[in-house]
Amino acid sequence: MGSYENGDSPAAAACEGGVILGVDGGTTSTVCVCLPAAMPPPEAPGAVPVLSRAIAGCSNRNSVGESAALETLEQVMAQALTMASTDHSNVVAVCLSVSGVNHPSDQQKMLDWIRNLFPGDAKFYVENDAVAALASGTMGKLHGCVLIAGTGSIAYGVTEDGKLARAAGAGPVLGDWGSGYGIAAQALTAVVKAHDGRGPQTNLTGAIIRKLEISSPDELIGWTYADPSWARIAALVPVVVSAAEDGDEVANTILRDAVQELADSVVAVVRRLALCGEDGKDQFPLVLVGGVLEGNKKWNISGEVIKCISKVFPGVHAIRPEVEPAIGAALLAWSHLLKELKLENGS
Ligand SMILES: Nc1ncnc2c1ncn2[C@@H]1O[C@H](COP(=O)(O)OP(=O)(O)OP(=O)(O)O)[C@@H](O)[C@H]1O
Repeated sequence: MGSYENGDSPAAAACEGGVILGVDGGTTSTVCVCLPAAMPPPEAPGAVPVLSRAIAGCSNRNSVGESAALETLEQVMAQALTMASTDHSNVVAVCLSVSGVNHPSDQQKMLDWIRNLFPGDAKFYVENDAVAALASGTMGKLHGCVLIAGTGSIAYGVTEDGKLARAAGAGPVLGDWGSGYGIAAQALTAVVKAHDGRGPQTNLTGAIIRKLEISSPDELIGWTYADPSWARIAALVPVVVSAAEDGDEVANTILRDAVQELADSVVAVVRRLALCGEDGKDQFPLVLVGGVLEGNKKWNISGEVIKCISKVFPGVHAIRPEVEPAIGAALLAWSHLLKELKLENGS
């Protein structure tokens, strides 16, 4: 390998014309990617020229508090810039897509904060993390609906002229029954009801007892209260899927109800935003994200959700993203930037 003078390296050449940062801030981790601003429109996932990718811990302000969340965001962006052999002065746009940013006042606070981190006239965009998930399926185009079903669930939609709508996503107490937590909580409830005689017998009893290495449903009370974290409960979904695949009617009913809940969330958002046109037949992208929507041997939750939605809106076009949400965020910043430049140039 040859050596390079300062500013002559391939990395420096790639950063000429400035760079864009895309940040996906979540409860489990925070990812920042750096892309060159001067890139052709990436038509295919493999065509996105990622200069660097940095990863850090939680940046959800509701989980770790505001100052820890901001510190994590600052560090992960600095690390991505160092890895791309560039610095803050070369950044032309940043999109922060962060969970826990739900209100315009959250957005404004973050915008004020980030403006002070970067010198010059870089552009900043702050979004909820569902927006980056949508953009990761549409390659940066902000139009359509995203359905996220992991530990929690949410349907989030955006129109080309910037109208937003969401359904679900308010947490298990407020009825996200299509989420991983919702499905697992229903399964645990069915086991307890079968045990005390309030509900039908189910193979979920044996399957969950084996999975949790306990000896009777009575021990579920201790297990649940020992640590009621949502993700720990939600981790039981594959057990419910297996029981349903083996023909258990209680498990099948839980999954069918979850499918209906998820489909209802999407239908509500699509209807409120008229994403499918006046006659309800226009095509619209539906980006599907999250562990619950992974394919399974026989019980394909995402396939069933799409079937339900297409009965109402036949134009639904399901997309499984091939790039990660942080790239979605960066592509979003890139398309916003392009639009603003076009407006400035009057074209
Ligand atoms: N094959 C599978 N089929 C159905 N569900 C699954 C499968 N594998 C994992 N899950 C479930 O997916 C959920 C986790 O998904 P994911 O990792 O996307 O969520 P998360 O990032 O923890 O949550 P959130 O997106 O709400 O922050 C859990 O409920 C888990 O049980």
